[in-house]
Amino acid sequence: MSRTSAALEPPADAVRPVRHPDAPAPGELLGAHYEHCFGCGGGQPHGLRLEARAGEGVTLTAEFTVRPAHQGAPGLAHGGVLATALDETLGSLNWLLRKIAVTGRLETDFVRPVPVDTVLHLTAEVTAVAGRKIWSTATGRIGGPEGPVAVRADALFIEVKVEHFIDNGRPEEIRAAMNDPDQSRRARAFEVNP
Ligand SMILES: CCCCCCCCCCCC(=O)SCCNC(=O)CCNC(=O)[C@H](O)C(C)(C)COP(=O)(O)OP(=O)(O)OC[C@H]1O[C@@H](n2cnc3c(N)ncnc32)[C@H](O)[C@@H]1OP(=O)(O)O
Repeated sequence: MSRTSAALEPPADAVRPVRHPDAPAPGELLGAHYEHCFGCGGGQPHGLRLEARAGEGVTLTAEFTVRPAHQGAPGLAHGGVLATALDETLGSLNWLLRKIAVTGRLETDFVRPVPVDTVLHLTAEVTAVAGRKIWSTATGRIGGPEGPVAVRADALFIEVKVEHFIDNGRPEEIRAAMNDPDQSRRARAFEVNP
């Protein structure tokens, strides 16, 4: 299996991540951060609908069931879809830090093919933080949570202010998200930065 590139090695002055005191309790489902998110939202017919659950510390577990719409080769998950599952899982970790962050870099190893109807069992953790930078790693297994590794990824997320979305997103979606009646989703999108 390949190793992380030097681009994803945290510097010597990086620190261990600290779980936010208001982070969801271990075992709690995180829920979608945005109804129309392709990774976790319920409003995307072909989306991944990935379900993430808080773990201990700054870790989580997630599950994604590969559906026919997610194929690349016949009967197998598309690699880009698997990368999306890893990206979404890693992105969800930032909620345990109560930080808004976007993926700067994502390095993925595809270790085994993942057939349609397979449940991908993901685990992820934040490994280091330095300023706005958050390093994290994720592994996806098939055949059960202890099954063989099918995919893995390392990532660097960069913390952003809510203006990142307000300034760059389309106004109609931003307005709709700000008016989302789901208080928890609204909080995750717009109220976590001081
Ligand atoms: C509402 C919903 C809420 C919740 C939102 C949750 C969404 C979850 C979805 C899953 C996650 C995603 O897919 S997020 C979507 C995919 N990602 C994106 O769209 C990001 C697009 N990129 C950007 O907008 C920008 O490049 C940023 C924000 C990442 C960085 O721009 P910036 O803010 O100007 O910061 P910048 O000064 O360039 O960089 C800060 C530091 O990070 C380093 N850095 C920056 N990019 C990289 C990189 N690719 N690889 C290595 N290092 C990097 C720089 O060298 C610098 O280090 P130093 O000099 O300080 O040492």
